[in-house]
Amino acid sequence: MTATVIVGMLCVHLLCFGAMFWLISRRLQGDGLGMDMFALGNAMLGLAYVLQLLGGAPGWSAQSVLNHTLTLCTPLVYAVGGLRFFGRPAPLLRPLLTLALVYTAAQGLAHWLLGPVARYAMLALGMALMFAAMVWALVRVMRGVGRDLRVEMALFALLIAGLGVLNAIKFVRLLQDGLPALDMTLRFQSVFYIYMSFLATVLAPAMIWLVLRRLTDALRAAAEHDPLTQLLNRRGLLAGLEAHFRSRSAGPARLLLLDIDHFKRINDGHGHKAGDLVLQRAAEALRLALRRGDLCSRTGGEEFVVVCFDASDEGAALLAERLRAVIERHQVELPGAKTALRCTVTIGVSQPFHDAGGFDPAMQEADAALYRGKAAGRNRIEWSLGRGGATEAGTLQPA
Ligand SMILES: Nc1nc2c(ncn2[C@@H]2O[C@H](COP(=O)(O)OP(=O)(O)OP(=O)(O)O)[C@@H](O)[C@H]2O)c(=O)[nH]1
Repeated sequence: MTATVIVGMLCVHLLCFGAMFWLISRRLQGDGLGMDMFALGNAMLGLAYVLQLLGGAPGWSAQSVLNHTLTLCTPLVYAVGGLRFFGRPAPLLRPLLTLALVYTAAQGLAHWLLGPVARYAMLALGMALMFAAMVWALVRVMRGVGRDLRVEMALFALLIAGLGVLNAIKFVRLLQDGLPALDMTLRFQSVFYIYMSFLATVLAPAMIWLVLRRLTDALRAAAEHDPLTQLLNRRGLLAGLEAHFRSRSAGPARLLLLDIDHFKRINDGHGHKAGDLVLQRAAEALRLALRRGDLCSRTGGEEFVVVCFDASDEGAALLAERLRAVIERHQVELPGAKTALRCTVTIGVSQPFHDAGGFDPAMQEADAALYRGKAAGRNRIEWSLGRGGATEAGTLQPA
């Protein structure tokens, strides 16, 4: 009786959370982070348990065959959902139909050749193997695409491993005791379904938590990046600066303000789209030319801000010259145009600063230096006053 009530509650639980997953997947764009698959998996498992409740005593019947096929196919659907959650495209229909047909045929064969117990034992063994494969996949995910969700993946692996062990025990009990092992009044059956119910209670909110984490991470990334170049925006730059200065051993930072020369002419001569392309290519070139750990951002229009950490005067001068030269050498191929576009930048360099509060004054210093660089002819590096003089294109003059 207890096990039957638990199975009933389990059905309600699976179907309600299935409906919630489906609603969530409808609100999400793209493949809905795999939530539609989790909805389908829950619906299939819920239906399988409804069939079990309606089916009565264990034995051969169309309901029971469908129940077993649905149950065995569910881990596959969840696995496809998991892959889609991590952005891996995974087909569903063909593998699912193949598995369903093959397993239905296998049930007929097992029943016909080995008797009714074989069909139930086959399901228990099949489920144990499926769950073992899921645990193995989750461990791989923890080391790869799901590194940021290591704790959650470990919890999932542990819970699913428990289900695998219970199915393996069920398999052994079926071989030993035959169909009486499935008697719902047995203690093992109660434990089995209480564990299933516990899983359905824990895993469903955990799934919603994973989706929430993914969405909030994506929101934060969008709020801190420039959509055109994918570089940091001002907010992202400030967050990076604060993170750097939180470390006790943080060294001083220096700010380089880069402005593309005569950018308006590019827009006017080749169109706004060409201007956008130039900005994107310049961003790529800057990103590749920077040291790991330095920050690069587009703070507006054709202006980029680079923050380098722990740079001596000499190091900052070398970096500024490298960035200037990289842009000067860079060629941007425009679709349909015979000749590639080239551009140059003028760079204003600030004095070193030692905390995030130094950002605004550094910006003003670099801006004033940049202004002088523009007035002096462009394509050059200008230091904040008190540091050094202007650097003509291609020459170095550290402070
Ligand atoms: N394509 C494109 N153009 C932009 C974007 N943001 C700003 N601009 C344009 O960038 C141009 C900036 O022009 P100005 O401020 O006169 O500067 P400039 O022509 O580069 O001249 P100097 O800086 O003095 O060398 C303007 O025409 C803006 O419309 C953008 O996201 N995409």
